[in-house]
Amino acid sequence: MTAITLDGVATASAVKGELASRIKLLKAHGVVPGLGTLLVGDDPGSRSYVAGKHRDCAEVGIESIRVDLPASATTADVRAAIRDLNAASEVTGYIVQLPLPAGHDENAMLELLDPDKDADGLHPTNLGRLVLGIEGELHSPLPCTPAGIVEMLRRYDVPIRGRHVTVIGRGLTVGRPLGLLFTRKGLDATVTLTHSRTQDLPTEVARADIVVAAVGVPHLVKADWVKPGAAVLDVGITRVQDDDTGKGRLTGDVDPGVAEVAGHLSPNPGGVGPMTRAMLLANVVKAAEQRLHR
Ligand SMILES: Nc1nc(=O)c2c([nH]1)NC[C@@H]1CN(c3ccc(C(=O)N[C@@H](CCC(=O)O)C(=O)O)cc3)C=[N+]21
Repeated sequence: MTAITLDGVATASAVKGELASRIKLLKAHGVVPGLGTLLVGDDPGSRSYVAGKHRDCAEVGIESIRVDLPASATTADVRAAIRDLNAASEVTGYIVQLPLPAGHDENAMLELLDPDKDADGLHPTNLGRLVLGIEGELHSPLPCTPAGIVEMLRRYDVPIRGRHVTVIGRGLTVGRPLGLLFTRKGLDATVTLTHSRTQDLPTEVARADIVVAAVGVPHLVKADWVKPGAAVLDVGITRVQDDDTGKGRLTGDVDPGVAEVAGHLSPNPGGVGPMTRAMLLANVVKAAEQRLHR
């Protein structure tokens, strides 16, 4: 048996097509959505992610505003840039690209964002709303990777309600908020949130109908851990230096042999990454729509 591929490129492209028509409607009402990015330092990976976000914006008709600070930027410089983005009327939503270079307190910087402009859903107010499960008027942006994972499972009709999800990794952008999202009313999954101190990871994975691997340990999840037919989503990514090109190769958290056991497999690259980017655009569009209705 070979798993059905959860195709993140195709699914993200469908999401972007739907967003493009909502953006047209917004513009017809005089609202121009604009995504800002704040990048500090010159990490090549972060730089290429940020470039990708600006390309995505151009593709769907969102204005994009790029703020790059040098690696030498002080915390006062970062604070000032965040203050400017909060004030800029053409920026309807923005992200602070993580990780920030060593020496900056990420949580303290995230608290400075205007929660209404937080396109990543990582401001404490928005994470708090995720915990509270608030819908409707106080609808909050969801962290992009968790939102992308759920959106992809939905579009492939992978059942979630009552199913057992094992999440590997408890990081701020994926594992921790994903556990909160999957256990919300309406999604109703049962979640095991594992991490580096988990005693028996193979057993925790074996009970899962859905496995999300988001730790950044190459090929950690082995075929003989996975329940036959389970959906496996490979999220973690590591640049492995195994050749002479100097560029390295991107390796996910899931061993290739898993494709023979899983029912669905979200590959990496080509899976959750493109969905993460699509959900960022969705957050910007939603925030602009809310602005229109305020
Ligand atoms: N404030 C903040 N928000 C983030 O959402 C955020 C962040 N900081 N810092 C870094 C991580 C990482 N991340 C990715 C998004 C898309 C791909 C993606 O689209 N990857 C392509 C491959 C791209 C390539 O080849 O480099 C794929 O999976 O097919 C990857 C990684 C968002 N992050």
